[in-house]
Amino acid sequence: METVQRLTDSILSLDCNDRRLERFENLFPLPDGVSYNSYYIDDEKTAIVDTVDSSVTLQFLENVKYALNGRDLDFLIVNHMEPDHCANIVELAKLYPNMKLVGNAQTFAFFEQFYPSADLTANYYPVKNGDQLSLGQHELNFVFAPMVHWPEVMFSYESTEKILFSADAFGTFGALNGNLFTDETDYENLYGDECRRYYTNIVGKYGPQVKRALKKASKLDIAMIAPLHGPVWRSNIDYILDRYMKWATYTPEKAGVVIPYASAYGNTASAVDYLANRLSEQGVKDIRIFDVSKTDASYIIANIFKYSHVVFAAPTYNLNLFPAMKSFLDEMAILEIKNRQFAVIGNGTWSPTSTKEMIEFFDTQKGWTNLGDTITLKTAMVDDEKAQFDVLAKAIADSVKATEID
Ligand SMILES: Cc1cc2nc3c(=O)[nH]c(=O)nc-3n(C[C@H](O)[C@H](O)[C@H](O)COP(=O)(O)O)c2cc1C
Repeated sequence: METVQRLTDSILSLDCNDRRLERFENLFPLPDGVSYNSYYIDDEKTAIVDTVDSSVTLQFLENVKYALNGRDLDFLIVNHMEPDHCANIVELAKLYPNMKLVGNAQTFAFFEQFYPSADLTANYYPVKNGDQLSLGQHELNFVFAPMVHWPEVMFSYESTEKILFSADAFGTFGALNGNLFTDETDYENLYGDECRRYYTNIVGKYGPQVKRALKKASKLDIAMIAPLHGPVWRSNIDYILDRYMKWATYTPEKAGVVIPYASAYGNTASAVDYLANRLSEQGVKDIRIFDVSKTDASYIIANIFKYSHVVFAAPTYNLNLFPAMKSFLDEMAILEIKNRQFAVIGNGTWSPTSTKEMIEFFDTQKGWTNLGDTITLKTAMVDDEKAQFDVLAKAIADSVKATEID
């Protein structure tokens, strides 16, 4: 059955939901599924903006057939060549051989790399940054947004109805639940955290490039943002633009403390809970503790983007940092997070090295300020070590309270 919804009188959403996929990009857990969005513009000329993942091809083609209602397809706009969006280009070309494939030079290069056996060169309709394409009433303006989050990405701004087709920007994990627009949903509870986890782990590394794209978007009169995943923004646009600016500049949303820790036998874990209790006594309200061996890194990273302070705690393992913490730090480093205050707690039973290794890691990171004396446990925390933890808790709490969040 078609699952088409109406954005405006002449623009339809061809969205398809996938609630079966375990991991997005084979990396990030999807407890609430994901939607692959595509949009149809019905005008003198017909156009579809992006296709969808191969997992939902049948649903997509049914939606396309319903939306076109017997008409031919004149243009397929390819804002993004990642396979969860471009996987049905060849399918559409088989059904609508006259369609023009609208993209930039990089788009076509990637198309030929992903689909070497398909020759659509005759369909190519190359555009440059700033080019326009008239469909009749609707006029598409192409705004290049390289590295948001791939090199070929472009936004398509439809100037008549003021809709920004924003590729992967402003999207979120989480399938649609019938509500097409964000203002039809309990957005903050349903998508708020997942939108952050999606941005921070997929786009998070490219803060400077996102800032450049936001600057271009700020010059547009935007009434609606139609992303490639999740619900469509038709109100509260400033809210999502502000969130993106915060994340792009690695500005904490809240003064609070995230404590990623590792622990083989519970001693480091117990010390972390002792510290968190002292932080709470010092008036710190937002404290989030994660076991890096248990919680997927993408959730912890999203919380580090959200909060201002981070305490890393981990034991030594065969004269190295505990492997799960090492992998977590390596994954976090890829995103080049900065503007955070941190502290380190190590542990070791005969020759502890974890404290030193975490400090050496942060010596390689820009924009991380070490808050207090590092602590190295010798297996189980003992009463004599309480004073060190109390001093550290006070230093962190004072810094949290002094943190200005606008
Ligand atoms: C397989 C293994 C190897 C370890 N290697 C070291 C080591 O090289 N140096 C050291 O000081 N402690 C070593 N430890 C002890 C841990 O660093 C730590 O003190 C112990 O796991 C207690 O902390 P936990 O209860 O938080 O895991 C090792 C522990 C395990 C399980």
